[in-house]
Amino acid sequence: MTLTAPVSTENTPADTSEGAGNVLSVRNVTVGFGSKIILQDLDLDVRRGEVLGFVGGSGTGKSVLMRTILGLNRKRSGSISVFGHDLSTASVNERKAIERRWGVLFQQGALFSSLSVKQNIQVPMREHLKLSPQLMDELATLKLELVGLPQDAADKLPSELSGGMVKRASLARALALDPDLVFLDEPTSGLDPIGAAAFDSLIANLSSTLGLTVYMVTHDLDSLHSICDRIAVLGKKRVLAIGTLDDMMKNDDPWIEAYFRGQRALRRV
Ligand SMILES: Nc1ncnc2c1ncn2[C@@H]1O[C@H](COP(=O)(O)OP(=O)(O)OP(=O)(O)O)[C@@H](O)[C@H]1O
Repeated sequence: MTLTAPVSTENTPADTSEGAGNVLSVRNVTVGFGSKIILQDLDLDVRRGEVLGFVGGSGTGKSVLMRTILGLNRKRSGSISVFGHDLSTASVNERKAIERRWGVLFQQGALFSSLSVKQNIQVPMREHLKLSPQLMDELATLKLELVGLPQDAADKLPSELSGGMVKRASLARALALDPDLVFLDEPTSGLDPIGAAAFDSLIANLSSTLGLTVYMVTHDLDSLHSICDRIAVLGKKRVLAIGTLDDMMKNDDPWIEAYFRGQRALRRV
């Protein structure tokens, strides 16, 4: 049984970041709203196949950065390349082809409340592919299986699901087009510790079996410890530090020290 949707490669730009090993590169990006600058000259590289955890104090701009990469916020300057293509110079068709290679799980899931789980999973398929209803149903069934949801969840509305099931359904939608890169905005927020741990292992499994690159905004120290290959810290309008958990434990920036070695962090041990 294949898990791969029959995606046409027509118009899909080739990955030109040969040898660089980065699926995402952000250079000198500045974003602001009115007179308020949120991000200034920010640089970031996300490596192919890694799980990158993105942390930072509340309001530092983690969601703004993710939304800017996705093209939902305007940047004032700088460049963003995904799969080796500068998004600001990509044609409409190239942009669509790039978008087809990423999936997004927004905070709170952002499922369409009037659509069933199955219909939600099929939204990206309808937008990007021309498939028969039967094939879309088969693919939705596979995605439900992939994220560990029972098949009877397919016809339920989001309001009929538990918090953990909403996260899984949102992940199934993010995986609808077999992406190479997924953006997860606080995927374990609102889950109990057992549900959060189960969701973490699901992400780790998907990342290793599907070769996914994962960009994950999180406040969850357990996720950072258990599944992230590297961690990026946002502060002072830029990426303050990026590296392994060990690197973070050695970093003497006051915020990083308090976050990784403060009282809350020590309670985990
Ligand atoms: N569309 C917008 N217009 C004006 N200001 C905005 C807009 N979007 C975000 N901001 C501001 O940008 C700043 C960063 O917000 P953002 O949501 O990215 O923070 P965050 O790091 O994700 O925080 P949290 O961890 O609490 O979710 C905040 O001061 C917020 O008010």
